[in-house]
Amino acid sequence: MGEQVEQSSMMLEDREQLLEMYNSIFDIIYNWIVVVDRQGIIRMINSRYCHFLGVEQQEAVGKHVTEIIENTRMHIVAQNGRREIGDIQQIKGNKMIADRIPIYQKGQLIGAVGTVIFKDVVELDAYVKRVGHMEKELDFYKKELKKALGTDNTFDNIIGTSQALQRAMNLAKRVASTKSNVLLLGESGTGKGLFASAIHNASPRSEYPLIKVNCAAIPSELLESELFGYEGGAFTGAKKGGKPGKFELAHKSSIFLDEIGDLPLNMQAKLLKVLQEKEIERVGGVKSQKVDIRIIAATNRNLEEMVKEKTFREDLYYRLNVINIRIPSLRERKEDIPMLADYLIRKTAKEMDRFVTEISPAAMRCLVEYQWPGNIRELENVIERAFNLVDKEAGITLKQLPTYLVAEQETEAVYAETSLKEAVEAVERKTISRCLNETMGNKYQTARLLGISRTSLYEKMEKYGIEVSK
Ligand SMILES: Nc1ncnc2c1ncn2[C@@H]1O[C@H](COP(=O)(O)OP(=O)(O)OP(=O)(O)O)[C@@H](O)[C@H]1O
Repeated sequence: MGEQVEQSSMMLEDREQLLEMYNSIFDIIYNWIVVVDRQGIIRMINSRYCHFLGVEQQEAVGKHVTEIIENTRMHIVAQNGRREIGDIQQIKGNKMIADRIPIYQKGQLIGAVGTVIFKDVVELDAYVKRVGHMEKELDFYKKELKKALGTDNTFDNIIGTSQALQRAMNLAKRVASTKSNVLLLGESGTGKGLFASAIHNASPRSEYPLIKVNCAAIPSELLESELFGYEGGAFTGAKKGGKPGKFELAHKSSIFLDEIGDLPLNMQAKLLKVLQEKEIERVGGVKSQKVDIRIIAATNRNLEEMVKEKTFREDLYYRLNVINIRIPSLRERKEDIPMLADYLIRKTAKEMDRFVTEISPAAMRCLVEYQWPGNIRELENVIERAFNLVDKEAGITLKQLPTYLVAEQETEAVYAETSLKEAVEAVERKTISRCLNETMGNKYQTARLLGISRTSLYEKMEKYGIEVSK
C-alpha cells in the first residue's frame, strides 16, 4: 500500500516536471503559438506572440481569441475540427502564415492550436534569399581572404612521402584538433609556415582566419602596438579610433608567431603574460580584455641554446614548447625531391599559364644531388627561374638551372643517366663556369684558356644561361 502511494506520488512529480518543461518550451519557442478550447477561449499563448500583439500573457489567457487576435479563425477550427495549413492572416498590418490544427482527446474535439511562423510572407522570402546570398558571399570572401593571406593551405598541400616528413605530418595532424600551443622547428624554407596553416585549418578554429606575425620583420619599437593594438591618442601619430592588435584579431583563432627566437626580451615577458592571464591590454588603454587564442610559434634558431645564453626566457620556452614538431630539411629527405619538383613545376605552370611539365633526367638528378641550404623555398625559386629561361613549351633541362647548382655536381653523376648530348652540354657548361670563376669573369682570358673564340664563348654563355656576376 505504502509502495503504491510512493509510486503514484513519483508519477505525479514526473508529470509536473514534464508539464513545466512543456511550458518552458512553449514559451521560448521561436514560433508564435496560441491554444484555444472548444469555446474559442485562449488557454495558452506564448510570450513572443503576446509581445507582438502588445498584450500581457495573463490578460490574454481566458479571453475569447477574437478579442485578442485579428482575423483569427481559431474558434472556427476548434468547432469544426478541420485543420487549416498555410493560411494567410493579416495581423497588425502584416501578412502572416498561420497553421490551425484541431486538438482531440480520446477522439473528442477539445480545442485547437495555432502557430504563426513569420510575420510577413514577402519579408520571409526576401529574408531567406538575402541570408542565402550573404552566406555564399561570406564563404567566398573567407576563401579569398585565406588565399590572399596565404593561409588556405591544408595537409594536402604538404608534399612528400619520406619517413621524416610523414612523422612530422602525423604529429601535426594529431595535435591540430587540440588547444595546445605548438612550436615548429626547422631550417629556413622547410615549410614551417605551411605547417602552421595546415594545423590551423584542420583545427576547430578554422572558421576564423589565421593571424600571422613575423617577429623578425617588425621593428622592435612597433612590435608592442602591432601585437597589442593601441587606443586613440596613445602616442603621436596614433590613429584616431585606435587600432586592434594581432592578439585581439586572433581571438577565437590561432596566431602564427614566426621567427619567435627574434622576439626581444621585453616582448617575451609581455607574451608570457598573455599566455598566463589570457588577457591583453591595448597600448594607452586602461582596461584589459579576455582573449582566447592558440599560439603556433616557429623558429629556425636553437631556443634551448638561447635559454642557456639567457636570450630567450625559459618560462616562455616551456609554455610554447608544449608540442614541438621538427620539420626536416630537404637534405634529410632527398627522396621527396622528384615529387616536390614535379609538384612545383605543375604549380608554377598553372600560375604562369605555361605548358611546361617536363624536366630532363639530368636536371632532375642535379636537383636531387644539390644540398639545398634554402630548402623548399630555394627549390621553388630555382624552378621559377627555369620557367623564365625555358623556351615556350619545352621541358626544363640543365641549361635552365643556375650555374652554382650544376657546378656543385660531379660531372659523372650528371651524365650517368643522360643522353650523350646532355652530358656533353653539362661538361661544357661546367667547364665554362669554372674558367669564368678562375679568370674572375674575364671573357678574353676564359676564351683563351678554353681554346675557343670569344664569339663562340659568348654564344655558349647565352645558350647555357651563364651570367658573370659583376
Ligand atoms: N612539403 C611541402 N610541399 C610543398 N610545398 C612546400 C612544402 N614545404 C614548403 N613548401 C613551400 O615552400 C615555401 C617555403 O615554405 P615556408 O614559408 O612555409 O617555410 P618556412 O620554414 O616558414 O620558412 P622561413 O623560416 O624562412 O619563414 C612555401 O611557398 C611553401 O608553400
